[in-house]
Amino acid sequence: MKNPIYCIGLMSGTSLDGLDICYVRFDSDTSFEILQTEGIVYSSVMKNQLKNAYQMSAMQLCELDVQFGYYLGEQVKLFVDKHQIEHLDFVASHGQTIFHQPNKNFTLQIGNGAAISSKCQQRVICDFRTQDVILGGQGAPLVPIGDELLFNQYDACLNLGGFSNISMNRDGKRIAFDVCPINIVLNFYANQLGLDYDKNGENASKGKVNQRLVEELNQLNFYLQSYPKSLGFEWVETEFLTIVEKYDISIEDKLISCVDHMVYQLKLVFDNYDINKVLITGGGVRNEFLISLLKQKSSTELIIPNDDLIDFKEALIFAFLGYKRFLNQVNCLTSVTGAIKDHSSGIIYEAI
Ligand SMILES: Nc1ncnc2c1ncn2[C@@H]1O[C@H](COP(=O)(O)OP(=O)(O)OP(=O)(O)O)[C@@H](O)[C@H]1O
Ligand SMILES: CC(=O)N[C@H]1[C@@H]2OC[C@@H](O2)[C@@H](O)[C@@H]1O[C@H](C)C(=O)O
Repeated sequence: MKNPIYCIGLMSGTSLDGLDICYVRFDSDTSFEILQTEGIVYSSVMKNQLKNAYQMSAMQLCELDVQFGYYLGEQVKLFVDKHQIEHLDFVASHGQTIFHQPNKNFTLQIGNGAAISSKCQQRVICDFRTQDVILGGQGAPLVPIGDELLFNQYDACLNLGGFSNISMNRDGKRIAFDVCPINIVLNFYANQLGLDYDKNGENASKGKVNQRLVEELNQLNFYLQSYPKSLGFEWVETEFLTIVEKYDISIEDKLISCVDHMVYQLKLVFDNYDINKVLITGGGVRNEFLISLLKQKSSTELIIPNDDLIDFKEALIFAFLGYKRFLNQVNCLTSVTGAIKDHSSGIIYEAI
């Protein structure tokens, strides 16, 4: 095996706040060191294009796929130059999820790998989810194999991103699933107040919980299903927001009711799976109101790591998925996604 391996992980998450870049060295399957990180905030033009992509024509979407790929490649180039990176085996890119319907065997992440590679002149590994959904899996979450191998000192790992997902070991196997939406919904309502996001949950904290709304949200069919299961924007739009929008209440009341619902769902998972201690990462960790409510309502100990791990754990783990793909080793677990077998997923574009 060729170790150490140096790679860059790129994560463009569902919250659409920007691009997370993580340069990391893997010394083995279980040992890594983060060498550099950087968060690039998207311009409002870029954000709107990505946000509206699901409504574009096929031709417009193809164009955006390539343009976004060039953009990602350019960001890699700037990052490599800025940090004078000499060792780089590959770039692993998640891309931006536009559609995610695993039950119909499709999921789409744009940010064309060939375009990234041609722009930054590096080997690129991308498209990590498609093979899994074709093999009958959920195609998400994919970070759990990284949680298992790189963060096995924790009972469970919870990510509070656009959606929240959790992973843990059960009977010697890794299991994982998406829990509920978080920032994708909170940002939607913050946008209606003219904000990118509800900083520290300040607006939510001014609202009054609407119990009927919370109860209705808690009865959504997704919550009754057992794992493997994953969420996509389509579900938020057609199911979640449709319910919230039936209520003629203030934005602050919607925000706090959604937060109350999220805390309820997270606590339910902690209780159902007997989780005593959980590592939590993702931008939601910075939402003081959400975290204080979670601490108040649940006795599970929340372990909050350093800033690099809060913000870049997903980019790090996509680099790790790339590492496993590069070595032609399993990076998608059937115990997590429900695909017919464990497999090594991702498309490799060599630098030309
Ligand atoms: N101080 C803060 N207060 C409240 N929310 C915050 C704060 N800082 C960040 N956030 C939220 O975190 C979001 C970014 O989180 P993160 O980067 O984990 O999302 P993501 O990359 O889209 O995640 P995923 O891929 O898991 O969906 C922001 O859009 C915002 O909603
Ligand atoms: C389809 C898709 O992009 N899903 C994301 C999303 O954001 C969080 C949650 O929903 C998770 O399922 C997944 O991302 C993480 C990085 C994962 O695959 O593990």
